[in-house]
Amino acid sequence: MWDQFDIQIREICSIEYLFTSSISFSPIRWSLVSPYRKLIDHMYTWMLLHILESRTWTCKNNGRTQTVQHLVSADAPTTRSEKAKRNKSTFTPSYAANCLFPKACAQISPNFKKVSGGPGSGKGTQCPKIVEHFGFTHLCAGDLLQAEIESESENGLALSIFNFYHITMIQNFKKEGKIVPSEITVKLLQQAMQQSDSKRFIIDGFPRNEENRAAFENIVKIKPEFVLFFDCPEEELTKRILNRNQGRVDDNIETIGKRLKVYFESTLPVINYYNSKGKVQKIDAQRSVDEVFEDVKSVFAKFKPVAGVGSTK
Ligand SMILES: Nc1ncnc2c1ncn2[C@@H]1O[C@H](COP(=O)(O)OP(=O)(O)OP(=O)(O)O)[C@@H](O)[C@H]1O
Ligand SMILES: O=c1ccn([C@@H]2O[C@H](COP(=O)(O)O)[C@@H](O)[C@H]2O)c(=O)[nH]1
Repeated sequence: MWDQFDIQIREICSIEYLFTSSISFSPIRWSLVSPYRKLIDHMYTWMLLHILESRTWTCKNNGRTQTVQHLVSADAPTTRSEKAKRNKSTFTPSYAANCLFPKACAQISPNFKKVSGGPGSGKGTQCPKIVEHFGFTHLCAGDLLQAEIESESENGLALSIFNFYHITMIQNFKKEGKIVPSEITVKLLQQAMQQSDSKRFIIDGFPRNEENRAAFENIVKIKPEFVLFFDCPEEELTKRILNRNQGRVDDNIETIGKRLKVYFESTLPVINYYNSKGKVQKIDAQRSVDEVFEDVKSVFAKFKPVAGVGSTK
């Protein structure tokens, strides 16, 4: 069953063996590198992860062969305590290899929708209402990225070079209103879906561009049943964001301009794509919160309320 998988593991283990033997079997060399051992560990882990993540893995799930990308990340530690442990000492190369379990093959066949609209159009305001009334699990891509920044930052001094690079990159993309690389966002969404017991998801603020859409469909292998599009004019979006007052680094006039540009140039074409597939449910979002929700309700009317599922907001 795991033939190809075993070969890949052996390949990785042999890289590990070569590396450790080159520094541990020579006392002179070891004394030279030992002060930098932690740094070397991190560089080595980063190198291994890079190799692991750049590969496509094959495994069997319920008798079906599947090709899976990002196997490590899909099964990498995700809770705060697991991450803390990983950052302190256990995130060694062999730990990375131990992460290679076939969980990434687990099938998710959720009943799911996407919510799209410009920054400030009211997605984050309406989604919790949808959760409350219709029982979907709300996954907000922007919140998942922010949570990633915060959970990594909590590890303070134990922050590895790899994680430092990772969170700085996400932070910079956010500050600049740019779209974070798909593999990061898709990975976070995929993990959140796999960790959830729910099979009914509402994904908020994603995909932001065509590449996001293609990556999600290729990796997660599901398509939205419909896309809720909150249509709102630019001046209203700007006004709402400037009034939001939640301390976000990107809620300032300069970044808003950049976010709107990205929205018109990259996100609207994805909405047009879904529209061409007959999947877009457009809602006039320039009305009161309650009026907008009345329209949302009529779109979701065919779904019965389900208790006991949550929101990321
Ligand atoms: N229908 C509405 N009328 C007036 N203000 C609204 C309405 N809906 C939301 N708002 C307000 O506009 C601001 C932006 O709303 P919200 O955070 O829900 O937007 P969003 O689409 O999730 O934005 P982003 O994509 O930037 O996260 C908030 O301060 C919210 O209270
Ligand atoms: O799929 C996504 C979602 C978000 N981002 C980045 O985060 C900020 C804020 O997102 P909001 O949905 O407005 O909270 C956005 O400007 C992007 O920089 C992303 O890259 N991809």
